[in-house]
Amino acid sequence: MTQRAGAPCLPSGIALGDGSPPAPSRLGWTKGLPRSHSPCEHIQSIKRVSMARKKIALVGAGNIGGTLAHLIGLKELGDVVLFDIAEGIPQGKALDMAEATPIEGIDIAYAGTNDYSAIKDADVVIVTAGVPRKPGMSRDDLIGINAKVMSAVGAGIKANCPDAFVICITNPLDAMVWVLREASGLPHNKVVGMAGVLDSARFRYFLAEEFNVSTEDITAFVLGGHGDTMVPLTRYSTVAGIPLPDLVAMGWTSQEKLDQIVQRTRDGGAEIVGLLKTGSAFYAPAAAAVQMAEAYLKDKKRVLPCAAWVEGPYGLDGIYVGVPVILGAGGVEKVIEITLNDAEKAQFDKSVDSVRGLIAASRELMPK
Ligand SMILES: NC(=O)c1ccc[n+]([C@@H]2O[C@H](COP(=O)([O-])OP(=O)(O)OC[C@H]3O[C@@H](n4cnc5c(N)ncnc54)[C@H](O)[C@@H]3O)[C@@H](O)[C@H]2O)c1
Ligand SMILES: O=C(O)C[C@H](O)C(=O)O
Repeated sequence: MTQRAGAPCLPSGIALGDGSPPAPSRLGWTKGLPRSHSPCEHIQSIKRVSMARKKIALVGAGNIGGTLAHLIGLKELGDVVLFDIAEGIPQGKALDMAEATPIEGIDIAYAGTNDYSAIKDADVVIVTAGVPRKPGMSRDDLIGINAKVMSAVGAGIKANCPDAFVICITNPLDAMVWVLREASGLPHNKVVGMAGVLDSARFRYFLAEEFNVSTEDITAFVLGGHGDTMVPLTRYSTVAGIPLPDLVAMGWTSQEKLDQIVQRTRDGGAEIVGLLKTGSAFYAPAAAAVQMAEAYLKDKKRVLPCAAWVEGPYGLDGIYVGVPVILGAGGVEKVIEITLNDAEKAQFDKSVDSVRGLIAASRELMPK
């Protein structure tokens, strides 16, 4: 179906009636063409495409993809291309958001597409393509569908933007990052998974509620795989620098209450799925991925928990799992190895084993 925004556009590569070739643009369409020559079969675009701005491709234009596009726009991080296999959805969301730009005073371009060529030369790709879970399902139940989706998305990235920084969100997270990296062939430091920032934010929020203090003053750490075995680390989580075990000793909370908060953090995704019934969380996941993208685009050197490739640290011989890393213009610039006590190490190892099993299962599902 042909859909168009205010500015005339044409998918790049299609010649004009007068025979002159269209000027290519980074978002995959051409500007300045008369309406009658502008079929825009795949791509919904708006005017003011810029070579100076960063290009951010969102593969998957569902709940998280749409929220990502909105947040990225509000922060003016770059021009946004929404890609999805569902026809009309990325185009419609892109046009809707483009129409909000005059109100918000935002100078970025939005495009929606069903054509991988539109993600060409993207600086950042955030992947949410696939299916979310429903009540009663575990994230691991999504592996059969989502591993195949990640294989296709990885091929699309390889063909169109092999220099991009790629953030995977699709579940089961750690294994899907692995599939995406394998299928795209990108360097390991340029492919990461978003989970730790979200899990830590949930932990921080629950702690702020318990202590009745600002979320800003709480730091929290969640390591391991993004599943039921994730490891919220109380020793490394603080209120204004005071570790949680000290706060228990100070009588701010009880060990029992802290244990409940840790468990609620582990169950944070399922709690939202149980409430929504038809899908999973999307506001906080999108905010978390935007924080990671911003760290890369602005070379912020943020220290964030991410599903990163770990080879050496923690005694691991090459696996994607949640660990603290430094994120900057080099992608994952360093994996930070923190000291774990015996109990924490046992939990982390259990989580790593669970991820290993999912990666082995994913390997079988990838096209040979
Ligand atoms: N890592 C995390 O912390 C975290 C948090 C929340 C959700 N998730 C996961 O993120 C994924 C997306 O969640 P959502 O709420 O946005 O789901 P959604 O159903 O709203 O959106 C997914 C989109 O992917 C599209 N899609 C399916 N197959 C595709 C393909 N081959 N190529 C391109 N697009 C394709 C669908 O058409 C849909 O629009 C799910 O797997 C969910 O479990 C992960
Ligand atoms: O729980 C889910 O299925 C989605 C996501 O992993 C989350 O933690 O919100």
